Amino acid sequence: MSRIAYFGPQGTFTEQAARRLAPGEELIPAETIPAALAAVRSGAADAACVPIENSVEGAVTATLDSLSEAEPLVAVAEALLPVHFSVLTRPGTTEIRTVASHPHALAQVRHWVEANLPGAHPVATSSTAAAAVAVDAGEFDAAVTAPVAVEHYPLEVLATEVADVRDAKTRFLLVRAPGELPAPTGADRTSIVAAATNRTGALAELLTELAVRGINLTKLDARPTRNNFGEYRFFIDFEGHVAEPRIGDVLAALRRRCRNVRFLGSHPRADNGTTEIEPGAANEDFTDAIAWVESVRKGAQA
Ligand SMILES: O=C(O)C(=O)Cc1ccccc1
Repeated sequence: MSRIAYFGPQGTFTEQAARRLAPGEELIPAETIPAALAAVRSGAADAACVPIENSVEGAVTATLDSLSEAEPLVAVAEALLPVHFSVLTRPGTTEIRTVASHPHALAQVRHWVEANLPGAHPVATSSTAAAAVAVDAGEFDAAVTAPVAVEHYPLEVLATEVADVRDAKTRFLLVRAPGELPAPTGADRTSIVAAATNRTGALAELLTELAVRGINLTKLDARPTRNNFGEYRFFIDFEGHVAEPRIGDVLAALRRRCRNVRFLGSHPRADNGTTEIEPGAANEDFTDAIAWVESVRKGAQA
């Protein structure tokens, strides 16, 4: 059985994602996202499940930063989970002055709280389930949690299906130490992080390498390197798998342009996305073109 570290404690959205991505495996809660990833780097866990992006709030920056630092890790699978919240209180609570949760959850229920719990102060906790723990301990009055949290903590449900934005989703990754990659499926996603130098056109050059090969970008995030003000790392997701000639070709080009590029994985997409291939950008076009150059080098003109 594999040991899967996840961003806990018990009852987080990430635990639900870990159950989906690694059914039947041993799940080990970690206090923070960096701690879940550190467990893989140290060998204490075989893989980690962490949130990477939310359709309302955007990037989960703790995950981006931890993936770009320390020992490299690669994403081997992803899950897309619908996100709506329950609001939990201690039995007998009559007045709600504080509402605790993960910042991403608080941001997604702000209007609901203003309308239904006027005057209540939002308080950030490390995760949604950590908010439930704190409410149980009497630190805050209400917790905004995943629906499953009520099964783990002795709290009462004040409201369910709470969300300012309908159909919000969060994408989660299953991350391992570099090793065997998942096989290409035809609907895959590849992720990299590149520290572009601070000069005119540096990011445009990287994106142009993708564009000229007809490779569709699925996400772009920037995070400061924290070393020099104004220097950024760019997290770029695009369609395709490193095993494909066209993706191998673009990775080689990105590496030529930028020595500081880290491969963060190729894995099947969970969003039913299809890969549109532009004329001249199919894998066969790349292999045919290389074969043609070879024939030219050998003196033939095929
Ligand atoms: O705190 C949790 O439950 C998490 O797994 C992170 C999170 C927070 C808010 C929305 C989706 C995931």
